[in-house]
Amino acid sequence: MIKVEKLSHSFFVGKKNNRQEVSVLKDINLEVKEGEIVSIVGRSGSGKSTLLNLMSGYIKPTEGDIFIADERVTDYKESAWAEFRANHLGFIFQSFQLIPSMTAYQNIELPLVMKGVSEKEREKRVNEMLDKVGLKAFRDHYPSELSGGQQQRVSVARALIVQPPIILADEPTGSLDQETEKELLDFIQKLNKEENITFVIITHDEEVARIAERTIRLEDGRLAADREVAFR
Ligand SMILES: Nc1ncnc2c1ncn2[C@@H]1O[C@H](COP(=O)(O)OP(=O)(O)OP(=O)(O)O)[C@@H](O)[C@H]1O
Repeated sequence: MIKVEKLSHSFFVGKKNNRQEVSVLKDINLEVKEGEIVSIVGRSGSGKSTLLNLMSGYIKPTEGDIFIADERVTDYKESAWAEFRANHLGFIFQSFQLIPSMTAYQNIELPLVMKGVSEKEREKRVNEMLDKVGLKAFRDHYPSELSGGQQQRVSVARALIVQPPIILADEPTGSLDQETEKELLDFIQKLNKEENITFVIITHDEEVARIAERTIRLEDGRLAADREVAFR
């Protein structure tokens, strides 16, 4: 589903006449198979977010190749990435990234508006989705009128509304209490089992790593371990 080959990435920092290359990812090779839940772990600064940003096309690799759903996306221009993301990828973030001036309904609807889906179809799909994530009664609430767990459910619903085969998540449970975290993890497992959605999840959290079939560990920009978790 996702294949990363000999991927390296450097950032250039400092002023023009004193530019320094900071090598952040070094020769990463990995594969995420369809229907897997893979967690990416590693210390702060080990390159986890950079890897996810490369897989999402927000930054371009210095070296190496990325294939997603059998497409070589490495050299995609921004417009091609935008279309590719809209069709293949859903995103969940620690900070939810909801639009504060939009209701739960409108936040979930937004990706469909961007895809040009008709209003009638949007209404049907958003209402089904609100039901699925248990937020029917909160459809007209603004993010500030929702709890952290409810906001994260809106963000999950927004990620799912375009039915992406892959969801990329950056510390999705980072802002949640234990109980809400468990709810989200159960939901992720349900989506994975019932809808075969592939998940790549950056986490510091042992509980998240526990639901993953595989854990990829980065150390100082290198792949330090890629192991299957026997229990699940
Ligand atoms: N835009 C950038 N310009 C320069 N350096 C960057 C940039 N983005 C990230 N870095 C550096 O790359 C390294 C890896 O950062 P990254 O955010 O990928 O780590 P991380 O493992 O996700 O960390 P955390 O767990 O703290 O989020 C860090 O040393 C960081 O300072």
